[in-house]
Amino acid sequence: MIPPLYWNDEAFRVDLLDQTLLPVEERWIPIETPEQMAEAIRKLRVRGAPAIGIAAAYGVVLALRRPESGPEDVRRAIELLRGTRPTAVNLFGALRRMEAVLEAYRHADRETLRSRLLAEARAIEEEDREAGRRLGAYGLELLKDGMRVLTHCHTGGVATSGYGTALAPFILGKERGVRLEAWVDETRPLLQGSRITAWELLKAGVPATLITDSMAAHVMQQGWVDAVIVGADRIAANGDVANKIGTYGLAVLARAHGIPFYVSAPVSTIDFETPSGKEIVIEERDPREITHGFGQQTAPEGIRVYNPAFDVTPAELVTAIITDRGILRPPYPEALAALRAQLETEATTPSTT
Ligand SMILES: CSC[C@@H](O)[C@@H](O)C(=O)COP(=O)(O)O
Repeated sequence: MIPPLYWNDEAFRVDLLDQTLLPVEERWIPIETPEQMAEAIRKLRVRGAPAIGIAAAYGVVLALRRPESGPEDVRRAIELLRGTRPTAVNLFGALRRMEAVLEAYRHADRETLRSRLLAEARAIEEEDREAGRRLGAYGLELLKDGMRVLTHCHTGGVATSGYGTALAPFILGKERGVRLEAWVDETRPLLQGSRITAWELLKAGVPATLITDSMAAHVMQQGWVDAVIVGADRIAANGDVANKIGTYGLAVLARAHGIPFYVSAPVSTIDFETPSGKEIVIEERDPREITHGFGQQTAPEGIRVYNPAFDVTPAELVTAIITDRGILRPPYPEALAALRAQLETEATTPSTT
């Protein structure tokens, strides 16, 4: 699996895969400042909920790249990165962890603060890598050999730190000899599906067929889809799911055709503090992503454009939520409350290892 970035210790910088150039070019760009990382997140050079959190964490570390920098530069970097994109909760969880390190070591010497921040960023990345492996394993409890599975957007290695979320069962299944076939939604307007999912599954040798978003209903109607699996940018405490625009429509179509609709996400994408999808902020993006998305103008000047990057799928349309801590089934408020209690207990129990 290709990750979205590498930490370059010698150069004290991030080498970032510019995902806006995929699939035509795999270009790694040097990121040396929080400002450059913030721009990369805003422009979707790095994207995908877990990858955004990991990238932001390393962006905070870069605040201490200059010899004259100090805690205030770290504080400014956290605030800058917090304002990049509003929907993916991983960004805010990662920044809270970096903020906690800053508070704990604000009065330590600069090198100690820098090394502790770097260690936390690395921990966030490694925890996500392990979560991806688990998501793959739990996903394969639901997605069986020979199934044809439709997926939306891109939820693989470069959107996370390794295995991915909704793509994890495809990737792990390939390693274990479980043959899953993918229907790949192109995912307008930025085409994460046709540009990145198709690229990643081809490289992994996973059988995949690209379709336009408007074809999803047809392939379901033909009986060619056995399951739908998608990722998430934020899961609310009642089980409502914010994910790439078009996900809600797939959930409605799946229900209408009696097809299971699965969400695959690490616990870092669950927002226990947000009661429901109604409270999730949906990012609205530049209209030119729609009117000039294929390198040419495809709509008349002056037309009004609405470009939400995400939508919210009500919990009642979700068959199961696959997490790295197990598979959650309805009723989700109770299942998520039990998971939260488990996580809080673990967090307060001293480690014996
Ligand atoms: C990587 S897992 C889930 C989501 O982040 C993914 O489905 C998605 O919506 C990505 O949106 P993007 O705007 O490309 O960051």
